[in-house]
Amino acid sequence: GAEWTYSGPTGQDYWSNKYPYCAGSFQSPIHITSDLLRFSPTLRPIEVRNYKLSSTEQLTLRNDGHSLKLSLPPTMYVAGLPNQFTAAQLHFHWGSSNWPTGSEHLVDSKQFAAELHIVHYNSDKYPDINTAIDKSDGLAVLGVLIKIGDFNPAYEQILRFINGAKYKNFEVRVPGFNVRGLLPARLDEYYRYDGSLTTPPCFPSVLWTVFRNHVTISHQQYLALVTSLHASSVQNAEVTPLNNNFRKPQPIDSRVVLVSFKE
Ligand SMILES: NS(=O)(=O)c1c(F)c(F)c(S(=O)(=O)CCO)c(N[C@H]2CCc3ccccc32)c1F
Ligand SMILES: [Zn+2]
Repeated sequence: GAEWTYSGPTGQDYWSNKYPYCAGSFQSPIHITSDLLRFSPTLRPIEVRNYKLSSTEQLTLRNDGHSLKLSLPPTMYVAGLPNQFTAAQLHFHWGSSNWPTGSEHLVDSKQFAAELHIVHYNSDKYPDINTAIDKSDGLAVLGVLIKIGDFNPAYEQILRFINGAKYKNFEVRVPGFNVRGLLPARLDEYYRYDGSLTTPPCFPSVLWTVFRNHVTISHQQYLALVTSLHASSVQNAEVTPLNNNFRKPQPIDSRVVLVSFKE
């Protein structure tokens, strides 16, 4: 649709001019602060199924001008949620080389270097993600906070191909790998709240799960993520780096954030 950006005249403060939900309620991301938290004993560990992909599986890594996104096969799903949620794609949000904080969710005033989102749709109720995308029980996104630290071999399975997606609409084939390796070790500790897509059209259709524990990527891996991509197509004369692609925290309104852990 009509292009939107993260800054400038079509930036996030103007999204609602074309996408009214962006000014609505239940928006994401949010600033997760301790005063909002409520322990919920019914929150079971997240169970990911078929996340270990064979290297013969071919995935598409694409720069859509807003993010770097990887297609995922519909054999991957999440169990243990109110319905079965089938994987559609994963993508990233990040900062820039001189502003190494680009996560969307903040936890107790801490903004992380980047954030991974794995987008799933409610396959019990809807035939595909494009049908599910604007339904209140349509989507479930797993969020992983990323810190700069030790090298991460799982993230390298994606980053080693990033130069094939340098310009908007460029895509490159990526062999399957163990997507579980992108997640933290503990899937039983997470924040849970009702929210939205963090990009236009901002539909309030997402059951958010943000894991309590972060993962790390190395400084070199982070630099690859924040310096390799252009938001513009190869024909475009002006050079526009694709970075700082994170939405600011949105009003929490009367929402609470459920947590699956005690202390
Ligand atoms: N942060 S987030 O999880 O809310 C989120 C994004 F931040 C984001 F960038 C995308 S996108 O498709 O890569 C680009 C804009 O749609 C999607 N894509 C979703 C929404 C539209 C769509 C259609 C098919 C598959 C995935 C998605 C998204 F759910
Ligand atoms: Zn996202």
